Amino acid sequence: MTVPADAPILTAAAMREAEAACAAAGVSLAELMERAGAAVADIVWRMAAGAPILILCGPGNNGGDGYVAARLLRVRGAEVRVAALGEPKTDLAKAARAAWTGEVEAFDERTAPAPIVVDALFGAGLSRRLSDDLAGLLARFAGRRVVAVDLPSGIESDGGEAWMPPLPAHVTVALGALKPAHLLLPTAPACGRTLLASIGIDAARTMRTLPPPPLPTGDPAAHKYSRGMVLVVAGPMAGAAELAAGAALRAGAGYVVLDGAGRAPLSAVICDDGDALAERAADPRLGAIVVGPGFPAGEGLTRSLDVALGSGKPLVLDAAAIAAGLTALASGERRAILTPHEGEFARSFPATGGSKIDRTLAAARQSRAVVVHKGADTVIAAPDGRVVAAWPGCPWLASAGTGDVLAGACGAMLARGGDAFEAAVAAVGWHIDRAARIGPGLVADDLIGK
Ligand SMILES: NC(=O)C1=CN([C@@H]2O[C@H](COP(=O)(O)OP(=O)(O)OC[C@H]3O[C@@H](n4cnc5c(N)ncnc54)[C@H](O)[C@@H]3O)[C@@H](O)[C@H]2O)[C@@H](O)CC1
Ligand SMILES: [K+]
Repeated sequence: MTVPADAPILTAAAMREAEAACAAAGVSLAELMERAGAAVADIVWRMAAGAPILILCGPGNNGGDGYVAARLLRVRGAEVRVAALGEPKTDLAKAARAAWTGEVEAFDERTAPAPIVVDALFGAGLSRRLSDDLAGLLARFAGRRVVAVDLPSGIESDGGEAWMPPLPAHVTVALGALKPAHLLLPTAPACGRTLLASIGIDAARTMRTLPPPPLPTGDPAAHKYSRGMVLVVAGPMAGAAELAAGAALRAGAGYVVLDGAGRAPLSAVICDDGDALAERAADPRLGAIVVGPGFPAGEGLTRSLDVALGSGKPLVLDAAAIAAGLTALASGERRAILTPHEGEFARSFPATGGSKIDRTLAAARQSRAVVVHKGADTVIAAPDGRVVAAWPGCPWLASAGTGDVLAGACGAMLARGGDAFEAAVAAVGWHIDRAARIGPGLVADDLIGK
């Protein structure tokens, strides 16, 4: 399962706007459909490598793309059949159907399979769950090589509904931009490998997929404080803060202090016994404070958090510190990153609804902080509306302590100065990249090892 890096993501409504802007700029919708069909035909041609192809066409423009692809594949000499769910309903799809000179079979229980099945039944226009009958018809083709046009049919484009497609795809050709459903659970795995055919749509980049990790560049003039100084506040479960402190160093901080009964995870981490928190937090060289790893709610957390909030320094809040710090964050302006997993998110932002992207954006606006909503489908959102979706992450990160490592990495990136959203994006990218290099058997400690 892969998605293109740094690619635009559009909701169905934003897609319609982009499409209209394209039309206003002189590129007709028919031309867009021709380009979409051509992109699908190209991919299917290579995947089929001479094997017979069955294209399933729906009543809307998704079906229109299917008819265009069928025509272009036949011109190339491919063996193509088309099966349709009735006659096309949109003008564009009618025109695409008319240009296909081959036979159109009815799509029903008698439709014979082919080694390659192209699913052009429904895309962004799906408005309700597929009927059981239709789901049954599609499920008959499980086990074939399936290419989905725009989305596997049955998936709701914006990711707000957890409808699963009856026929998951091996390859999904996203048209114009990626859609939230390609990047969010539970639907993302059903898209298989998602490829983007940009077809000339000028998509806004406010929402995008995770960029590739930047190449490491050392500043020859840097010193340890200019690289970023991070203070990690330990709670009763000091191991979590130790992981965060080690991660801050490995992610590029120049100087890391672990405050409160901890053991240095690396010799280069400076350990304090906890009496000097206020003094450390006031250090003008300090670039970020991390509070929350291994620190359950209670008096101790409240005291430490008050010091951190009172310092005015950029903050990374994790675990119980998120809910505890929300009111203070929302009433001021500061660079801050919150790193909740789903349970912490639900407790801190119970009133949010919609897709994970919608909910994370609402949480960022409410808290006036960057929110890294963790999971296999991590979503990062900023109060100004920017979003990065980090699917598919790295499966080896699903183990204890990796969240503490991410909090430390956020601290390192934030302490460098600059935009908190870009810092969070860099930290998530670092985390996934490092995990992928280690691979199977990863434990959180490995992420801060050599
Ligand atoms: N947005 C763009 O820039 C472009 C979009 N194109 C294609 O257009 C698609 C969107 O087309 P449409 O808006 O026509 O929508 P779709 O083709 O996805 O589906 C709409 C049709 O399906 C019916 N329908 C919806 N849910 C149903 C259900 N559960 N059961 C049975 N019927 C159902 C609707 O009544 C309507 O007739 C995209 O996914 C893409 O494939 C491309 O042609 C190229 C450009
Ligand atoms: K489809």
